[in-house]
Amino acid sequence: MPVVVLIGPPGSGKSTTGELLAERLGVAFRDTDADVEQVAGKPIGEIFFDDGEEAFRALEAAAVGKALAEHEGVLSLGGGSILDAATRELLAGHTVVYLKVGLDQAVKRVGLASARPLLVLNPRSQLRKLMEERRPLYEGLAVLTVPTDDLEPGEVADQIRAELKLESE
Ligand SMILES: Nc1ncnc2c1ncn2[C@@H]1O[C@H](COP(=O)(O)OP(=O)(O)O)[C@@H](O)[C@H]1O
Ligand SMILES: O=C(O)C1=C[C@@H](OP(=O)(O)O)[C@@H](O)[C@H](O)C1
Ligand SMILES: [Mg+2]
Repeated sequence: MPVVVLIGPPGSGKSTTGELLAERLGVAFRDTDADVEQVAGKPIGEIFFDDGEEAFRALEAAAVGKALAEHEGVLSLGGGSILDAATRELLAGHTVVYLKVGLDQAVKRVGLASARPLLVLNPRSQLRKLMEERRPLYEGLAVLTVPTDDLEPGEVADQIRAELKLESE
């Protein structure tokens, strides 16, 4: 079972913070977006473009199920993976940490990162909509919520370690 599972909207820092946290804990890091890309043999942008969002979500649900079953380190999910009801059920009993981010910060951060197909057009209004829709789901799943707006990724990782009393391996 993963030590920690990170959830939250795009730009909350799941991938960046997750990798740092894993490094500090001395455990492996895994990101379900990377797993999906590996299974599909192409980047997420191409999966959305060629096959559509529904196909991406099916690959994502399978990747999350597999990673929850076999990964022992830090696991970062794609921001939309919690839209799937079966995935939410699987997450019960896991140490789920919600990285919270405000709209302004999220817009800034995704603007710096590589393209996310859902946010190519009007990133601000897309992000606002998906954050509003998903907030109750993120909140309902989390055993710990970390507001990240005023923290560097390393500080977020340290806060998770401290709050969950995680020891390095
Ligand atoms: N706490 C933070 N403070 C500032 N920038 C951050 C923070 N967390 C992540 N970032 C930056 O925001 C962008 C998106 O981060 P990423 O880890 O890919 O988020 P997610 O996986 O949640 O979508 C990256 O450029 C990353 O360096
Ligand atoms: O929120 C979403 O629906 C998505 C978030 C992305 O991952 P990040 O949350 O790591 O950006 C990626 O899975 C895909 O572009 C869809
Ligand atoms: Mg990510």
